[in-house]
Amino acid sequence: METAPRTVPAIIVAIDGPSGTGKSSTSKAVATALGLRYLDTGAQYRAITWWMVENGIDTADAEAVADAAAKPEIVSGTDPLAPTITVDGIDVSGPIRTQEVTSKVSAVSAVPRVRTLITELQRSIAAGAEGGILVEGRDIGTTVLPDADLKVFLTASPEARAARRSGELKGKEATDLAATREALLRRDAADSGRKTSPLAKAEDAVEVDTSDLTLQQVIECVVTLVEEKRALR
Ligand SMILES: Nc1ncnc2c1ncn2[C@@H]1O[C@H](COP(=O)(O)OP(=O)(O)O)[C@@H](O)[C@H]1O
Ligand SMILES: Nc1ccn([C@H]2C[C@H](O)[C@@H](COP(=O)(O)OP(=O)(O)O)O2)c(=O)n1
Repeated sequence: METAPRTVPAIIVAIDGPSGTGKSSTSKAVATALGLRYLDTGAQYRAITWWMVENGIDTADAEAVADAAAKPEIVSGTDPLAPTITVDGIDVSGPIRTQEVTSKVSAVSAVPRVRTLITELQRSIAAGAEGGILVEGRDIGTTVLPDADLKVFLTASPEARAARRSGELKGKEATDLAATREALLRRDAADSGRKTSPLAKAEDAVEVDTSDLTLQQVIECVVTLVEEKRALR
């Protein structure tokens, strides 16, 4: 009698944490190394924020944001070597990184209707990722994918995070370290303090403090955690 080939179910990995802890860099490298798809959920919240700004919606007006939230069509490409993000067919990977969008994204992403719509989108992308997926954000382990096979929560000191972010902005926009640190802490407070699905560590997440680790060390740590989970399946 022939036995059916053993199929290993797709692994789902959630990586959460505040800004500058290394989520995107780590997630892309880990997903590439392990053949997983990759979803940057922060880019989706940035994309809807970009659309609100483009269309003259007052991002401080939660009702106006909620009323318009279903209008833009956000599409995320999940190849970790070349992730993409479009709004109504327009490539917004550059425009979603401006300081204007960064300063408004916390207000837009605190609107419950926005979170419901984007969470649905994230779940459908994860469900369609046949070979498994690594999803990074703020509420993936707690709300979007509470049954993820592995949850990682990255942290780092505000000093380390501000230095990393400042290094990135050099030559583009303001590079003042103290201002970067303040903006980052303000966004942390808004993201952690909102009512709907705030930035939080899931109880069963593995916490990794990246302050004194190189990016390579963080990648190796997460690859090992995923491989350990896979070995148990
Ligand atoms: N462990 C680390 N040590 C030094 N720099 C890092 C480390 N992790 C990430 N970086 C750098 O910090 C910046 C922010 O990293 P990123 O992955 O975008 O963080 P996040 O997605 O959590 O905001 C990037 O320039 C990245 O190269
Ligand atoms: N799952 C998520 C991901 C991001 N957000 C919101 C809150 C964050 O400040 C913004 C931008 O996220 P993003 O990951 O791009 O931010 P950084 O690259 O870490 O600076 O989106 C969220 O509310 N929920």
